Amino acid sequence: MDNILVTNNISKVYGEGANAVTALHPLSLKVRSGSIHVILGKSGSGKTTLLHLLAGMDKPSRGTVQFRGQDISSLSDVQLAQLRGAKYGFVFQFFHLVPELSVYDNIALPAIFAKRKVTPSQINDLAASLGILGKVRFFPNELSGGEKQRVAIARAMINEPDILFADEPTGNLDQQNSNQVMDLLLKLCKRNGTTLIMVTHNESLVPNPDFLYWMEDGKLKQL
Ligand SMILES: Nc1ncnc2c1ncn2[C@@H]1O[C@H](COP(=O)(O)OP(=O)(O)OP(=O)(O)O)[C@@H](O)[C@H]1O
Repeated sequence: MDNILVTNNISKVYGEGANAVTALHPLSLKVRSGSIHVILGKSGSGKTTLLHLLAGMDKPSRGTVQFRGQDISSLSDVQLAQLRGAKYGFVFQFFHLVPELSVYDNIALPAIFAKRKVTPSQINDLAASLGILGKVRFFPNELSGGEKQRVAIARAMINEPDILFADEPTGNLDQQNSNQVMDLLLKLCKRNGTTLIMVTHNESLVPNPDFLYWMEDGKLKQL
């Protein structure tokens, strides 16, 4: 199995001198293509910092992150943005849907940005697999929180990303919706062979990942 993402001793220190905060201690990680990774940890343990470094949204203070063997720090900002747009998908706690666009158009948006052709049947199939086919003509303010997150997941998957990064994807949902959204997220990633890297503080809804980790004080431990 090939490793899609490899980190070599990445660390992150915010601030300087007496104000320096070590958010992530040196960490080397290999992420196998198509595998499911869940990182648990309390608030402030460094989960979001790690996710941002892995996804190229922030730079490590030291160390390197390689995507398919390429050090992403060697990419220009434009190349990095292209990589994120074409190969990565993102799901966050707050859904970040565009209120003026229908569900259908929200899902289609990343494909338009990436200049990628998508057909109505691709969008409808994805919506159907997430149980929101009946809502594609609705607008975000007409949806429940659980439905909004399903739209956000469909939007993240429309470009068939190699890796889906999820930061507290159920943080804004009740228990029942959390369970459903988590279930759908995992099924979709497994079905499509998408690598999933998810961070959450909610231990009660951890599904059955290939790799489970505990983050504490900027240190990652595999469970
Ligand atoms: N931009 C920043 N500047 C300074 N310190 C930061 C910054 N971002 C995060 N930190 C600090 O780094 C540590 C890790 O934060 P991080 O957001 O990665 O944790 P987290 O586990 O994701 O927490 P939460 O679940 O509350 O989002 C914390 O002590 C935080 O205060």
